This record gives sequence, C-alpha cells and structure tokens, in this order.
Amino acid sequence: MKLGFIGCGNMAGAMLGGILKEELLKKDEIIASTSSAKSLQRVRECFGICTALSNREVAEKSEILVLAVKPQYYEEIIEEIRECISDSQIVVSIAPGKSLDWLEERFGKPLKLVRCMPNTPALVGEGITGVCRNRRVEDGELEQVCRILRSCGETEVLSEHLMDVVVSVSGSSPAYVFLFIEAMADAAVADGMPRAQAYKFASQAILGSARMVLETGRHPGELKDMVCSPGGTTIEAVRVLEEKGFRSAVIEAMKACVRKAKGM
Ligand SMILES: NC(=O)C1=CN([C@@H]2O[C@H](COP(=O)(O)OP(=O)(O)OC[C@H]3O[C@@H](n4cnc5c(N)ncnc54)[C@H](O)[C@@H]3O)[C@@H](O)[C@H]2O)C=CC1
Ligand SMILES: O=C(O)[C@@H]1CCC=N1
Repeated sequence: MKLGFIGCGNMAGAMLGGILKEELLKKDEIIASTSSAKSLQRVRECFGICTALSNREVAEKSEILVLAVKPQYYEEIIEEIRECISDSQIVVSIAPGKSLDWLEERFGKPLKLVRCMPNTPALVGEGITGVCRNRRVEDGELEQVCRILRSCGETEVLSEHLMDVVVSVSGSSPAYVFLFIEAMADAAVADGMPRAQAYKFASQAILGSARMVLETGRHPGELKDMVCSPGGTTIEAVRVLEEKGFRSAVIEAMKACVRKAKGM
C-alpha cells in the first residue's frame, strides 16, 4: 500500500476526495482503518479503497501512514501501532498541538515523521496544508508526501513553530468562513432572497474576493477601497462592521484557536 489512514472521518475523507479526483493513487493503493465495521463500510462505499478493522494491519502495510484520528486518541493509537512501524515508512500526523518531539517520544524509536495541518477544502482540491518534518525525513521523502498533499490544493513547507498559527489561519478557518456565509445568507433571506440563491451569492462573493487577493497580488485594503464608493452603500456596511468589532472578533477568535492548539 502506498498510503494508509488510521481513522477516516471528515479530514481523511476530504483528503481522499482530492487524492482520488486527481487520480494520483489508485484505489487499491490506499488502505484505511476506523473504529467500527459500520464506518468502514461507509468508507468502502464512499471511496472504494481497501479497508481493515485492524490499525496494526494498516500501519504494517503503508509506505506513508496518516494518523487521522482526533488528538485525544493519538496516544493510544501510537501505543497500539508503534511495534509495527519501521524507519522505512513515513508517519504523517495531522493533529493540532502534537509536536514532532512529542510524536518521536511516544513512538520511542527513530522514525521518519511529517507533521502537517490540512483543511477540509481539500475535498474540492482547494485546501492548503502547512508541512514540517523531523530530521530523518529526506528531501525526496518530503516531496513524496507533498505530492500527495498537493492533490488536495496548496502545500507550504514551514518551520514547526508556525504550525499552531496554521491551525488558526487555515486548519480551523473554513469554519469561520462558513459562519460568515451563513450570516450573509441569513441577512439576504431577511431581506427577501430565497435561501439557496442567498448561499450562492454569498459563497461566490467570498470565492471571487479570495481569488482577487491571490491573483492580483494587491493589498486586501486596496481591494476593499475599490468597493467603497464615497457616500455609498459599502462604506456604510463597513462602518457598522467596524463598530461591532468585526476585525477584533476575528483576531481574538484566532488567538483563542492558537492558545487551544498550543495546549493540546
Ligand atoms: N476536520 C478538520 O477540518 C480538520 C481536522 N484535523 C485533524 O484531523 C484529525 C481527524 O479529525 P476529523 O477527521 O475531523 O475527525 P473525525 O471524528 O471526523 O474522524 C476520526 C476518525 O477516527 C476514527 N477512529 C476513532 N478511534 C479510532 C481508533 N481507535 N482506531 C481507528 N480509528 C479510529 C473514527 O472512526 C473516524 O473515522 C484530528 O486530529 C483533527 O484535529 C486537521 C485539520 C482539519
Ligand atoms: O477543530 C479542530 O480541533 C480540528 C483542527 C483543525 C480543524 N479541526
């Protein structure tokens, strides 16, 4: 098996969506285990990949093994599989707060470890993943992992001290954006727009704005100013957002997110 997942819920599912769409790996080159036969059956039906009820089997068979369980299960999963893992494999962690040192210590032996933080837009190939590695992972091996991650969107290799920030700015941030979309759609519905249409307008406005930042390279403030006509509608909305502490709410929320990640 080229790639294995221990745990196959929201995040692994999103990654699989990207990987299979790009046809980077064949379905029979990917294996996953989950906590129950019922959820494994769902994984088989959804993705058509190989499955196993045994985490050890997945650990033994995978060249690249992704630990895709919740952080609170990391310790018990590592205890369960540590004997089956060798330094010819690459273990990939996607959990917030679990440092390379912590992982190395739990495995208790020399291992190739990659720590990354993906996000669920991976499902549609528009994810972004922050990646770092321990010193045993060679450049070519990191590239192997990044090739897989790139099928889910962008990949940035960075220093480990930034990984908690990556959690707040991309791992968790789709949730804030979905809240924003819901709030904008609710407002549009309140003013008479049918709900489905409201989601479409709100989502496309966010998608288009994000693409403008990425594709024009212009400062977001400049792009904002281009929308705000003097004495117009937009500056009126911006004034209310500032009055209600919109920026500050986002900054405080993200600082809370980083604090939580650091404490995990
Ligand atoms: N959901 C997200 O947007 C993101 C999640 N992550 C991280 O990804 C990891 C997985 O999160 P989600 O996919 O959201 O969780 P989830 O709850 O959707 O999926 C967890 C999976 O682990 C399986 N599992 C639980 N106990 C197990 C065991 N003992 N053996 C084998 N499988 C077991 C469950 O059956 C399930 O398939 C977490 O560490 C999370 O912090 C990282 C970035 C974004
Ligand atoms: O909420 C969480 O803890 C995970 C990590 C990033 C996104 N979801």
